[in-house]
Amino acid sequence: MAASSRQRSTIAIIGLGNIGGVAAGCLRAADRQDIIVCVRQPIERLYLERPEGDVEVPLRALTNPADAKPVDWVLLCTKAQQTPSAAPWLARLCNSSTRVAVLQNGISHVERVAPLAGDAVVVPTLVYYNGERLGADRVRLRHVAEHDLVAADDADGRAFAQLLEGTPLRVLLSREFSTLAWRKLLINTVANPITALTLQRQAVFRREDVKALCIAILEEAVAVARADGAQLAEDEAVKTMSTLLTYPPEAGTSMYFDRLAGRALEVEALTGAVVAAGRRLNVATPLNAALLTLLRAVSDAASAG
Ligand SMILES: NC(=O)C1=CN([C@@H]2O[C@H](COP(=O)(O)OP(=O)(O)OC[C@H]3O[C@@H](n4cnc5c(N)ncnc54)[C@H](OP(=O)(O)O)[C@@H]3O)[C@@H](O)[C@H]2O)C=CC1
Ligand SMILES: CC(C)(CO)C(=O)C(=O)O
Repeated sequence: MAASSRQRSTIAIIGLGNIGGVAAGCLRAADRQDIIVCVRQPIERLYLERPEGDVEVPLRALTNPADAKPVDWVLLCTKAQQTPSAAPWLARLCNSSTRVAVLQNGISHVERVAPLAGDAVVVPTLVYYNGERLGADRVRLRHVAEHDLVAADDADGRAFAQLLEGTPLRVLLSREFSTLAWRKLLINTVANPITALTLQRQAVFRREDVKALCIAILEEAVAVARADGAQLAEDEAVKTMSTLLTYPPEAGTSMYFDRLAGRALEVEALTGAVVAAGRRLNVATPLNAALLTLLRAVSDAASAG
């Protein structure tokens, strides 16, 4: 084996959906590390549509955790509620030198993943790019913000940013990670439930009545976030709505795609997290609780069907 190929670090991507598909395509196209994808259906090639130019990349896929060996990095790209099902992968891929970057929405990345990652270090990240799996072997990247991912400005977060150098995915490093995690959750508190429940893409946020409802939902979530220590602006709800309105109207959301496909929804890590934190911190969240009931009903019916 050539010296240069021995020095390449190894990355395993668990879950090749909207987010994992884009990450795998971007990293594989940059070709700076050895990449494997941990999937449930075999796949040999992936087409990535992206503003920087479309690429087609070969993939090395594993479908059986027993075939996996420890790697330098794991990118965990499942939905939050699917995390326990990734445990057999994590058990094989992690040792004390492994870092597990969690590319999931929500605010409790470390609590969710650390119990399954053994001695590995869990690196929480916030995902801002919009991914859309267009077919079994095709995925599309949309940049919707100045940065595509956020990591904490510490040694592990900086190592994560280095991993993505040479790809079109831009990583913001922040010393205010927990505030930014709440800011991202605020967007998901409206974007995901409203698109999933109305079965409409983000164009739905251009309606005045929907905007007004979203502001009211956000006011509750902002109060919870502040009680949890997030440093937010006086007019954070309005600002969040303005940010959401800069996203392309034709973009969907991860929950919208799940509803469309009749899959279980990522309810508990998003609206569920707001309602649970509100209960813990004594902040009333009646609108979010109403959304939670509806989302659970939709999700449970999908799981049962
Ligand atoms: N989509 C987006 O634009 C954004 C999504 N996010 C967040 O990113 C995270 C990932 O979302 P997204 O990519 O949309 O989700 P997807 O549902 O598109 O992808 C999840 C993938 O994980 C796979 N998977 C689940 N369990 C396992 C397992 N045990 N072993 C192997 N593969 C598994 C699924 O496989 P299978 O196909 O076989 O079910 C699926 O392909 C979520 O937390 C979401 O909220 C954040 C920002 C934007
Ligand atoms: C911000 C948004 C809506 C971008 O796709 C997202 O996080 C999601 O789809 O889950």
